[in-house]
Parts: sequence; structure tokens; C-alpha cells
Amino acid sequence: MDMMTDDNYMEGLEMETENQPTMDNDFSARLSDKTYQYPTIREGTSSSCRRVKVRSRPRLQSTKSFPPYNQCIGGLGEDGDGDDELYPEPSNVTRGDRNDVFQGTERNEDIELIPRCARDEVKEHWKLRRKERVGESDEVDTDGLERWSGKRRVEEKSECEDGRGKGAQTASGNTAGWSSPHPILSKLLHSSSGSSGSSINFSSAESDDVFSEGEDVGSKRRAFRKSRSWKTYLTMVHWSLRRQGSWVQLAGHQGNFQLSEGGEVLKLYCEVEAKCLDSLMRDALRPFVPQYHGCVTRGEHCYIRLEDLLSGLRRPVIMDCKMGVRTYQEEEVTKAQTRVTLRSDMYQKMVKVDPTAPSVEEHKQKAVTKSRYLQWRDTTSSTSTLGFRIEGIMMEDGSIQRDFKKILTLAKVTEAMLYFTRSQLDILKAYHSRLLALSEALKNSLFFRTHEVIGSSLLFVHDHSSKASVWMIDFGKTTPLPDRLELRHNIPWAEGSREDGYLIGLMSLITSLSQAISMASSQQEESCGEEQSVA
Ligand SMILES: Nc1ncnc2c1ncn2[C@@H]1O[C@H](COP(=O)(O)OP(=O)(O)OP(=O)(O)O)[C@@H](O)[C@H]1O
Ligand SMILES: O=P(O)(O)O[C@@H]1[C@H](O)[C@H](O)[C@@H](OP(=O)(O)O)[C@H](OP(=O)(O)O)[C@H]1O
Repeated sequence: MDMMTDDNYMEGLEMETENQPTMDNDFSARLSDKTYQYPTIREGTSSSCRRVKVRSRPRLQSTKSFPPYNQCIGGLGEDGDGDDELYPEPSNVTRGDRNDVFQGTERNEDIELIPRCARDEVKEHWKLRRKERVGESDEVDTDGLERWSGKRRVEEKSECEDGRGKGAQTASGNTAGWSSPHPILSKLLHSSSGSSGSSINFSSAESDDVFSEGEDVGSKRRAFRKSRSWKTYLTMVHWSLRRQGSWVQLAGHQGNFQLSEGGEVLKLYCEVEAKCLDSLMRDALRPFVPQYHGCVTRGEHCYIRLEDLLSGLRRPVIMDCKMGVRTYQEEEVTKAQTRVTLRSDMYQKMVKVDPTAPSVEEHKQKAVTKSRYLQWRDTTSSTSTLGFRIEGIMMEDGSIQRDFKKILTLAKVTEAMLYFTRSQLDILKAYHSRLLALSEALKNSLFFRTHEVIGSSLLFVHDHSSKASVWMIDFGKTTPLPDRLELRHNIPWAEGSREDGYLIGLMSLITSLSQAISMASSQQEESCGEEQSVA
């Protein structure tokens, strides 16, 4: 079947059934209505669920047809294979997992200064799941590819007091597995079998075949409707799988995201982030931020509804750059001074990159504080030198590179840009002008002036058709400043200043893109010259 081979992503298929989102009515009308008032955020858990069922998402395969980044351009990723040999991970631990197994020292939740709502709970859930995996499976995701739907389990209500979940299931007439169409498919099937109008066109040959004989027109019609419903179902399955196959979570916390049928990305609710997004929808930065559609409750958790920035892109190429000269909040440092919480997972990440980084004491306790780890990450990457760092790049074949941890110079960043864009001038230029436009918008943004922007990313996305854009994402650690305080964002941080250095990072990126453009232009001219001399 076409859909199974198209992207080579699917190992198997299991359709998800779920409840109707509680705030999902009239979604398309909202999208087009610019004056739409975002729904009130409802915190807490859903009480309507009597029984919760857990089922696996479709498993996804990775492909890796291009050589890795560090082989392409002279081994920039110094922490690649060699380190892996020195400090091998347990064979059954997924490389890409963000929250490594804790060894002995439990994380103290008091370190969280701002309520992150359900996210802590989900982090714990993933840690537990990881422990379970270590015990029960020897699956290894060797290239670190973390396609969201391949690793996540979805909690879903199988029966709800309000009947919505039940309704979604009975619409298909089935209850589980392959045989159970997705709720949206169920609806489509239902309506397509009940009406003659369909958005799916079939060849006239097919229609002729069905209606050419005069006899038993009624049963022919029924047969046609049946086959059309089936085709509609397959087309929709294909569409749904393709979308799931092309969406990827490149960086960030595992378990934070889900896709919804409405073409949105659902991110686990965080009050800080929801408030920022709400303000951003009324700010000069709105064109640079995914559209925010309020919140929705799914199962036990509340999610922020965001525009899917990969929608419409075929085999997207993505880069996530974490912005700013630091990735920790000032409060994280001061709190760590009074309350010491040790993290063995962070110690492990540290020694993997540089075995000499921990102090004698840290080696002895095999743990570091989060604040120490975050500061070390910033000073050993381009965060402190250039005001941003590349968190990861996904190429069009789905391969993911995360070996940019030790990049410190602009020249190395420019090499990474050329690799990421495959030196395509039109894409480099599109990114360059988008960043210039962003820098103008930031000048006019009240939100930007009045917020400390920590840990936020710029998401670069393009595809083979040269659609290219850059978006501001992740506002989970972006906080409003006290009254009348405004930040410049273009000066280094000094404790107490709350400066984040966002504009230092933006300027570095713009400079790097300018360099990449001139290098790509000369490469192009050289190859043109060579072609002409051969001719
Ligand atoms: N609106 C969106 N559309 C498409 N992809 C998205 C969107 N938002 C996030 N992503 C994907 O998810 C990844 C992680 O996003 P984000 O940084 O918001 O998560 P996070 O868990 O808060 O991260 P962190 O751990 O850095 O705080 C991004 O790198 C990107 O690949
Ligand atoms: O990128 P790395 O080196 O893997 O390190 C992670 C990164 O710094 C995240 O930004 C941070 O989450 P926050 O931004 O939410 O603090 C996370 O902390 P966590 O493990 O406590 O979630 C770190 O583990």
C-alpha cells in the first residue's frame, strides 16, 4: 500500500481513538476569525473520565541516507563516536531521551520556581517509562531519532460520563486497533456514506464501470458508496499517517507534545507559556509566533493549542536554535545557592561530553546541581560566546544531528548553516530576510521589551520547494519584568540585570547567514566557471 512505503516511516499501524477536545467546537471558524477571543484557560484535571486506557502510538522507523553532519564537514561534532565508545550508554536506553534515568538522587521539585503545571508530572511519567523500558525491552534508537509518535503512549478515555468519548467511538462502529477508524475518519466515513457529495474525486472509468449496466442500479449504487467510503477511509488514513510521519519534535522534553486532528500541535500546558502566548497574539511579534488557540483538555492533562509550523511542508528540514547568552533564570541560580539538589542524570550528560568537566567532589558524588549543569552547558557551547546554540538539525531524510554542543565560533556555525541548507542560496536568503524582519518586529514589540526571554528557540523550517521560515517558540521560561523595568537584550548578562542577550544571538545568526550566503554564492560561481570551462 502506498502509505506504507511512501516515507518509510511506518512499521505498523494502530489508529488512535480519543475524546473530543473539550474546547474544540467550531475550530475552523476561529482560525479565520482574527477577533476571536481565546477561551479561558481551564486548569486542573478532567473529572469526566471514569476509566483511562493506555495504548501505543504507531511505531515509526528512521532512515539515514545522508552522511552525518560531522562526517560531511570535517568532524565538527567532537563529541561524536569517540565519546560514545568511552562512555557507552546502556544498550536499551534511547539516545535522544532528554530525561535520563536518575541514579539514586531524586530530583527535588522545589527547584522549580515557576509552576510548570502538568509538565513535572509528565517528566516523572517518562522517567518511569524509561525505567520500564530498560527492564523490558532491548529496543535501541541508534541514531537518536525521536519521532514523537513512535515513542509516546497516549492516554485516552475509553468511556466518559459525558458521552463524548463514547460517541467518537460508536461513530465508527468499532472500538480498537486497525479496525477502528480515527474519530475524524469516522465522521467523514459517516457523512460520505450518507450523502452523494464528496470531496474525493474518482476517475470516470470507475464510475462508468459501476453504472454501465442498467439492472440493479440500487445495489450498484450501494456498492459504489461502499467502495467510495473505503477509499475515503484509505485516503484519510494516508493523509493522517503522512502528517504524523512528517511531524517531529526536534528538541525539548519528551512527552510534552501531541498532534490533534485539527492540524494543531498540542503542548503540555504551562501557565507561564500560556500567558506569554496570549500576550504575543496581541503583539508586534504575532507574525513570528505559532498561532495560539487557547487550551484543550485531553485525558488527564491540559494542552496549549498551537499552529503546526511544519504543516504544508513536505519532508521538512528543521533547525532549533536556543536563544540568549544564558539558559537559566536568575532565580534558578539564587535558589540553587540555598537549596542544593543533585542530579545524577546531568552528571552523566556532562561526563559524556567532557570527562574532565566535573570537579573532584562532583565525580565522587556522581552528580551535579542543575544550575551548575546549565551554566556549564552555556559556557561550553556558543550560548555564552554567540548568544545562541544549535540544539539540533533534522534533514529531509529524517536523520537528526545533535552534535553541536561544542561549537563556539561563528565560522563553525556558518559551516552548520551551509550543511543545514545544503548551500541553497534561495533558502539562505529567505532565512536572512526573515531574521531581518524579526529584528525589526522586536524593536516594536512591547512584549519583548518587558520580558526576560530565557530558553526560547528560533525554529528554522524549509523544504525542497524552498518554502522557508523562522519562528519563535518555547516561552516556558519567559517571564514578565517588574513594573517599568525594560531590557535591552543586546548586552551581556550581569547578575541582577536580568538581561538575556537575545539580540546578541539574533545578530550572530544574521551575520552567520550573511557569511553563508557569500560562501554559497562563490561556490555557485566556481561551479558555473568549471562547467563553462568543461563545455
Ligand atoms: N508549533 C510547533 N510546530 C511544529 N513543531 C513544533 C512546534 N512547537 C514545538 N515544535 C517542535 O518541538 C520541539 C520542542 O519544542 P519546545 O522547545 O517548545 O519544547 P520544550 O519541551 O518546552 O523544550 P525545552 O526542553 O527546551 O524547554 C521543537 O524543537 C520543534 O521541533
Ligand atoms: O539540553 P540538555 O543538555 O539535554 O539539558 C536540558 C536543557 O538545558 C533544558 O533546557 C532543561 O530544561 P528547562 O529548560 O526546562 O530547565 C533540561 O532540564 P531538566 O532535565 O530539568 O528538564 C536540561 O536537562
